[in-house]
Amino acid sequence: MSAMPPAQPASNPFISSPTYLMACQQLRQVARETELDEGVAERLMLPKRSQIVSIPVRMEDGRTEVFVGYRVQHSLTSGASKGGLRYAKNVDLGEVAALAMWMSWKCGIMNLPFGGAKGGIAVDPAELRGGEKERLTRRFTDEIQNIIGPRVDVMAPDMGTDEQTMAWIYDTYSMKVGYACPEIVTGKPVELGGCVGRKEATGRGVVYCITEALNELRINPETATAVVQGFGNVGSVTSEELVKIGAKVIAIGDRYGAIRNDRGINVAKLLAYQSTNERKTVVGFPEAEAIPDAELFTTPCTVLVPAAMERVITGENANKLKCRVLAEGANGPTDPAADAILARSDIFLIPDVLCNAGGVTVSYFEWVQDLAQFMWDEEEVNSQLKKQMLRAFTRVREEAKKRKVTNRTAALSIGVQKVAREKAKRGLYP
Ligand SMILES: NC(=O)C1=CN([C@@H]2O[C@H](COP(=O)(O)OP(=O)(O)OC[C@H]3O[C@@H](n4cnc5c(N)ncnc54)[C@H](OP(=O)(O)O)[C@@H]3O)[C@@H](O)[C@H]2O)C=CC1
Ligand SMILES: O=C(O)CCC(=O)C(=O)O
Repeated sequence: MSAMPPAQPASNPFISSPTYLMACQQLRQVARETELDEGVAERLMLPKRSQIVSIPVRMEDGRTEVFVGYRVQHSLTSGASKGGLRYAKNVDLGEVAALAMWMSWKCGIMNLPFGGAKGGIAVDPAELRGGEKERLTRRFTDEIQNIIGPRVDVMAPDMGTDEQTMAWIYDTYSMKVGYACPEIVTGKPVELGGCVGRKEATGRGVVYCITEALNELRINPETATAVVQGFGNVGSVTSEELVKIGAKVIAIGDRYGAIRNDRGINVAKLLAYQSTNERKTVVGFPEAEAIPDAELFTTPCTVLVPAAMERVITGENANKLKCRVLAEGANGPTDPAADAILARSDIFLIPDVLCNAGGVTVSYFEWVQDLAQFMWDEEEVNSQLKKQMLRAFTRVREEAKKRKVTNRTAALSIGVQKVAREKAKRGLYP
């Protein structure tokens, strides 16, 4: 598959991002296969609106540093737009646009009344000191205040952000409007109207999908081994949940390196080790050996879970994977060249827009609870999450079998078609 940009590339400000091109390429393929109206497909390549802001921040040493922040709302057709906020050194407009587009398909697959959005600030959060992260977050919230709102666009955590970041956004927004408005963000601390189980929801959803895939392949989870890239929110919870179903996590990596223990890594001990060392890394864990980063993806295992960044499985390494199930905890970890290789292999792919959809699903539960001012207990949250994930998984598998397409094509088709159907019903203005 060659890279296929959307029409009118000259006026497209997202086009320099390979991640955006990848999202467009996926959409083109699905549009062709589902005979989607050309005009609708072109519109869906371009987000509805995007805002770029400069964020001056007073640093701990007294200097003022100016950061660049983005919020991209891909679609508001199905309701408020929804999606995480990412703090990462190299994040740019095109990457955020791609992530926003994927959020639209994800919300479509999960049948949530949201469109897709994403935000980002180009900053390495590990380099922020003292109150810098709080000041950055509050100023960003101020700067995008005109395009967010509980019925307009609702943020949540993503890479480099967490519950505390959401608490600052909630507080900053509430001060502006003059009343407590917890429904402005999801993934907040439970004490501030957050939902029990939201922090764990993405990883739990990943493991519900893995369990279904193993079941279909007739593999007993207790005989399964797993390799996980990323040990942040998604990677660590996925690892813990894998252990709960009886699987053995044999290798884990983060940005500093990777570790391996074929007898199984003690995930609880690794979490304790990670929280106490200065760089908050898995590297140096005494009960595992260091391995080169690239070896993570070539380690023989039952389940491979990329849970860090985009485009790490490519045309270069896809044919070296030695897993039976590839469960995409991260957004966009597999590029189209790798997809073409995987489609010819016997690897069972659980595509990102399905696999990591547990997070936005419980974010939806949180938003509903905040609007209704009636909170659910954890049992209710987890049983609803499981029900929704299994329903979506089954639907994707049925579509894949019926149309003899890959799980990625099936999942994307379901998401894209839902948005397109709603667009068609609402009609074109004027
Ligand atoms: N949080 C959520 O609810 C959801 C997240 N996702 C997706 O999951 C992925 C991970 O997000 P999340 O867990 O929230 O983010 P976190 O910031 O909590 O964790 C990110 C992890 O990725 C690691 N990482 C960063 N850079 C590299 C690198 N160059 N090589 C290897 N590992 C690296 C980080 O390592 P280190 O700590 O050393 O920096 C960290 O372990 C992202 O793609 C995100 O979009 C998808 C759905 C929902
Ligand atoms: O919980 C949310 O609203 C969005 C989570 C997210 O950013 C994602 O699914 O990629």
